[in-house]
Amino acid sequence: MTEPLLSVRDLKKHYPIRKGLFNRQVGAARAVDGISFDIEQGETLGLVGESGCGKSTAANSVIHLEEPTAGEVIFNGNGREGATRNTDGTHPNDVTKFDDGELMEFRRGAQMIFQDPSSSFDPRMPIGNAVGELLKVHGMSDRHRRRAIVEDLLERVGLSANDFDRYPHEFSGGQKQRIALARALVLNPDLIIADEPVSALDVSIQAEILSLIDDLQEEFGLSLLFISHDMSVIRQICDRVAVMYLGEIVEIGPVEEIFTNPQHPYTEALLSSIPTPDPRAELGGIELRGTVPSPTNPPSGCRFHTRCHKVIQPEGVDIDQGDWRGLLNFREKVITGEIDIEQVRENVAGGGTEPTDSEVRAEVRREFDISETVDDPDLEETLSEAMNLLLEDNAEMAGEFLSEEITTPCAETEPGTTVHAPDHESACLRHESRAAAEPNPADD
Ligand SMILES: Nc1ncnc2c1ncn2[C@@H]1O[C@H](COP(=O)(O)OP(=O)(O)OP(=O)(O)O)[C@@H](O)[C@H]1O
Repeated sequence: MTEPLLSVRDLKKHYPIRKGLFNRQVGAARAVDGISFDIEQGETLGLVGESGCGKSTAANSVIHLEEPTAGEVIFNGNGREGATRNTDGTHPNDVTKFDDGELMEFRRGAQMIFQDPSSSFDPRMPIGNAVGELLKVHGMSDRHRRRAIVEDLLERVGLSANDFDRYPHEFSGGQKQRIALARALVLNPDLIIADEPVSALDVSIQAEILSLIDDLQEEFGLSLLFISHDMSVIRQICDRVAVMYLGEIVEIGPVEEIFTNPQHPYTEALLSSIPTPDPRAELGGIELRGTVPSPTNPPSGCRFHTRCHKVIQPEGVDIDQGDWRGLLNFREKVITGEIDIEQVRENVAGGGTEPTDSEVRAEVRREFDISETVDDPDLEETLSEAMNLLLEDNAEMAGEFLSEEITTPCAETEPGTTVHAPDHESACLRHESRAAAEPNPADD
């Protein structure tokens, strides 16, 4: 069996948070927190997620622009054969263990392109020289040969050999991204990591660049790690996709499978945000509220539970899912002290007469999309009690009360991996509890 071109195993990048006079470490931002994936020869793997999920940190750690905190990045490109492990358990092709010479050699085989090509070109250097620079660094001293290679590449990326002596400011954003592609290809790499390569471009230009990347991949037999926050871009270019949330991969699988049969609620929410002309589209209307929480203090259990539309209800509770989400959002805001009941009162009054307590309660319910009555007497009582405490200006006690009375299994248990098909996995507790609930034929 041939080895994957790239195998990433349990990769972590934690940034230390330091404070005080002695700059002591008081915590860490777990930007990438144990991700694993393979990329086969000639394959494009997408890495998708909202801003702040850790995609760029993952890319930079794979290509060793950042020193990973832990994990392995095994690269079988550059003529390195799939090797067996050393006796000490390390892998001879593990980029994280490479010395400077090996890293330089690795960079011949793995190149990166970025979102904004403008910032990566020296405005005083003709673009031909910028593209050919790496050939020089890697020992090609013959200027004429370098020029011939670069002119050929400029044509292959849709520019002209005559563009060699022109300067970066003479090119549009799309053309600059073509030049960046030529530069990435100049050492004939096996792998390109593209970090949001089209998101700074006009939509019409995006399609051109995506199609160019697709053509070049075929022509050069490249593997690609393609990073984007945009699911529709991913669909156009990738074979498989890894969905990343708050430092972790929550689902991975073939693109068509992920689009037609998503298994993680976060994937569903990302798919739902793609504009579609079909109003019957099944996943329309899932609202992904708020932003990705900070990786310095990620939510317990499943990291997505604070925003998940399918967050699990405790045993014995079976209320409207919207109400359950609303109750959990309310609980969270009370605990973090973000509900200013005086402000709610003022909003309801709108400059008029002082509102009654029941008007204030109704406003809070509206704010959190909670029905007039929650369909579970115990929870309704809990909500009512918490509101009483808020109205009595006892927010702290309301928070303590709610944190004890309302819990979800998703906050308590970290989900393991569920395999849905040979190449399709996700990490959601719903699948685990379903599997546990299914009778085991061996028990019959
Ligand atoms: N040097 C750093 N020190 C501390 N935290 C960092 C550092 N770099 C990134 N982070 C944090 O790590 C998390 C992941 O950031 P990253 O840029 O990798 O996400 P992303 O998914 O690529 O988002 P974007 O598309 O906005 O770049 C963010 O919360 C970010 O604030």
